[in-house]
Amino acid sequence: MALLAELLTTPYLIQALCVAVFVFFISSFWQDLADEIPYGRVPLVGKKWWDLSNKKAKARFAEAARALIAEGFAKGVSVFQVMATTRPLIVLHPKYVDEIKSHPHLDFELATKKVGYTIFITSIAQNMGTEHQTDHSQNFFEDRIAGFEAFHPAGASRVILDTVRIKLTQALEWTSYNFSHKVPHIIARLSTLVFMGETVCRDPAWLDVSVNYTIDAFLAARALRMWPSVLRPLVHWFMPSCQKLRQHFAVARAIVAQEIENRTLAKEGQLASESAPRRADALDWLDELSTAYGSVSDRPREQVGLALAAIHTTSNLLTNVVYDLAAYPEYIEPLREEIKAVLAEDESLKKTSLLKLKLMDSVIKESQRINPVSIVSMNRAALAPIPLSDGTIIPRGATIAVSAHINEDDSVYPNASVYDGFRFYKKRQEPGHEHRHQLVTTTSENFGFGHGRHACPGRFFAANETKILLVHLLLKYDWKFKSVVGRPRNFEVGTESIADPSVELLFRGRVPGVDLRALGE
Ligand code: HEM
Repeated sequence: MALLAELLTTPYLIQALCVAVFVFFISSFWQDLADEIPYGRVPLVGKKWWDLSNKKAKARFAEAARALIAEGFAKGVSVFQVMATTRPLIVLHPKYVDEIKSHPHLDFELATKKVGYTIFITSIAQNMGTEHQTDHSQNFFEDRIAGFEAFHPAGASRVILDTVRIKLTQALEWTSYNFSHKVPHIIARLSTLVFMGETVCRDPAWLDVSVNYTIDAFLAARALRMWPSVLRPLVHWFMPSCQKLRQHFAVARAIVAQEIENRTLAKEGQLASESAPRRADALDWLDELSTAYGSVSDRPREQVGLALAAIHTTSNLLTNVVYDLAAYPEYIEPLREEIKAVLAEDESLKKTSLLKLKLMDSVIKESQRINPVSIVSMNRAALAPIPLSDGTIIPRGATIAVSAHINEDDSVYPNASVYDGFRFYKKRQEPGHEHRHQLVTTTSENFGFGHGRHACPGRFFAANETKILLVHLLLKYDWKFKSVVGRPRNFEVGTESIADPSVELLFRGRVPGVDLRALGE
């Protein structure tokens, strides 16, 4: 005590503290600067040697990443770097996919952290409570959210019907509709049915969080980037964008806590349970997972994490398919005929029925090939120097991604620039290729869902959800563009590719031509 009192009175303490804070600030600023320094031995594209700062190069990346990547490969190199949103990104040619797909020193989680400042904006794995447990999360998704069961019971059909009806028109006259704005709400509702059950999937407050958390998280990350990393732990408390995220979390916490409490009360017989027994959902599965692995997890975070991973990605895929079918309506009748044939054979829409919708599978995959969610995939951070087979070394700490321009390669996809809804359908007819060209199959030539160790575990679910909605849309509606001619170009920000949100479609109800009881009506 006496020593402490003496220390507190000495003038050197203040000086020492000032020096420590100064050194801390300088080293942190230095770290920020160092993070932005391009790697010495990797060709740099998009930054002129006389540019002192990275500002212009970053702006170019945000506006024209596709052109920048094409410029890199046009130089005849297979590995180069561009100045991406936050730091240099090493872009690899797709020929390296098999070398890196499951490399133990290439980390997915760290890559998302490095680009997203997820320390204040929770990342998928943090949310899922599965950080450093990728294999467990893969098992969780593959075993449990395999994609259909929770859609199956009558209750679920009701939700699907309500959702499609409420959100789209019932009018038989053409009605103008901005599909891309509405679709996240449709997907949020259906996904929540599988993630948290019937009650929460109807809760507008939860649906608002599910849809808007992702958008607000991206805005907050962008705003946070304006600050040096050392100040972020402080400034985020005062930034409106980060405050908004905390509000989302407060709402999420309250809703999830209430649902957990209701379930506990129902189990103890203190709450009148619903007439039909409740089906297990992701809330139950994640409970089991943490019991099995003895981990403590944060349910609201996990649920927000699921929404983050699932909703806008699936919405974007479905919107792309809807735009493609408006642009190439010749696929619509064959798709309807396929649905009718499968329903006639199966009498109702079963999980196995979805597997039989092979033309639909091919159409969705073709939409994803031409407009993947990102023009690069397999974002990873190198935990150690990674030597590639041709002698190139990925430096330790670097973030990398594989260019998805293979999707446009005529030698892999003949007439690659042409939308061919039958492309993968035909490939699947070739002996031995039945599974290789399925929507959910990832390969070194087709990695819209990533590939290898971190390939999207939610793809089975996303594929089934997209197919179920397309069955309803195709049977019950006609649609066309209101004023666009041809296929509206996707909107690209950096490497992200988003179906043009300004497109208006015209929808009108149609006579389905099948007995809708097959869909649970
Ligand atoms: C069309 C919809 C979707 C697309 C295009 C998509 C795409 C992707 C991609 C490209 C990755 C990174 C893969 C890699 O780097 O190798 C990924 C990872 C992931 N996705 Fe999806 N995704 C979709 C839907 C979903 C859904 C519905 C869920 C949840 C139910 C989900 C959960 C995840 C998770 C948890 C990861 C991280 C995997 C890991 O840490 O290893 N995704 N997704």
